[in-house]
Amino acid sequence: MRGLRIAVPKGAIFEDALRALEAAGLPAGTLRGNGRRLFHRAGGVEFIVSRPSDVPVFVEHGAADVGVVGKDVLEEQEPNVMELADLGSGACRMVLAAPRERAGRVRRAIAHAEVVRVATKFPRTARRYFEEIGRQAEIIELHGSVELAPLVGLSECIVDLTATGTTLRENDLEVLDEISRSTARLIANRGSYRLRHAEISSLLTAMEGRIVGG
Ligand SMILES: Nc1ncnc2c1ncn2[C@@H]1O[C@H](COP(=O)(O)OP(=O)(O)OP(=O)(O)O)[C@@H](O)[C@H]1O
Ligand SMILES: O=P(O)(O)OC[C@H]1O[C@H](OP(=O)(O)OP(=O)(O)O)[C@H](O)[C@@H]1O
Repeated sequence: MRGLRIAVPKGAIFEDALRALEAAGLPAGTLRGNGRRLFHRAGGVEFIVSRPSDVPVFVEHGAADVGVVGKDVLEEQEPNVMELADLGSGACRMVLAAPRERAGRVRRAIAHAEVVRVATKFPRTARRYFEEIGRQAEIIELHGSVELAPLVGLSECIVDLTATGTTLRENDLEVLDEISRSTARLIANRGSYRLRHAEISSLLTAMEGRIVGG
C-alpha cells in the first residue's frame, strides 16, 4: 500500500500547513523551495500541492487521504469528507462589504428587500446568507480580486474573506456584516479514515498536540 497521501493548499495557509505537518513529525519541509513540483514522496508519506479550493476535491475522491483546507471552503463546497481537527491557523472572516461612501445606501437597499448585486468567490455561502436574512441578491461569481467589483460598478457589495483588513481598507470598503469565521481544518477521505485508521489517528494525535489554542 502506498504511503499516506496528504493534500497541502498553496497560498495563504501553505506555510502554516507545512509547519503543522512538520511539528507532527512529517518531512513536509521538502515542499519548500521545490519550485513547480506538485507531487512529493518523503519519509514514507506522499504530499500533493493543490489550489486551496481543490483540496476537498482530491480528498473526497480518495486521490488524497487527508488534507488541510479553510473552513470557508468546506462551508462553500460541503464536500463529503470527515473534518478531523481545527488547526487554528489561517484565521479569517467571511464578510459582506460595500464601498464606504455607499455603505448606507446598500444597507438601506437590503433593509428594504431590494435586489442587490453581490460579487463573490463563494456563491453558495453568499446565497445562503441572503436566504437566512430573508433578502434577495443577484450573485456574480468571480475567481479573485473580488474587492474590485463594487469599485467599477460590477456589483454593489461583496462577500469575501478578510484577515488583516488591509485589502478592504486599501479599496475603501467597509464591513456591513460578518457572515462566519474560518480557520484551517484537517480533513480526511471517509474510506481512508476506515482503511488507514491507525496512520490517520496517529497523525491527528501528533497534530492535535500542536494545534493553536488546542
Ligand atoms: N488573508 C488571509 N489570511 C489568512 N488566511 C486566509 C487569508 N485569505 C484566505 N485565507 C485562508 O486561506 C485559504 C486559502 O486562501 P488563498 O487566498 O490562498 O486561496 P485562493 O486563492 O482563494 O484559492 P483558489 O486558488 O483555490 O481560489 C482560504 O480558504 C482561507 O481559509
Ligand atoms: O484582510 P487581508 O489581510 O487584506 O486579506 C484578505 C484578502 O486575502 C484574500 O485574497 P487573496 O490574497 O487570496 O487574493 P484573491 O483576491 O485573488 O482571492 C481574500 O480574498 C482577501 O482579498
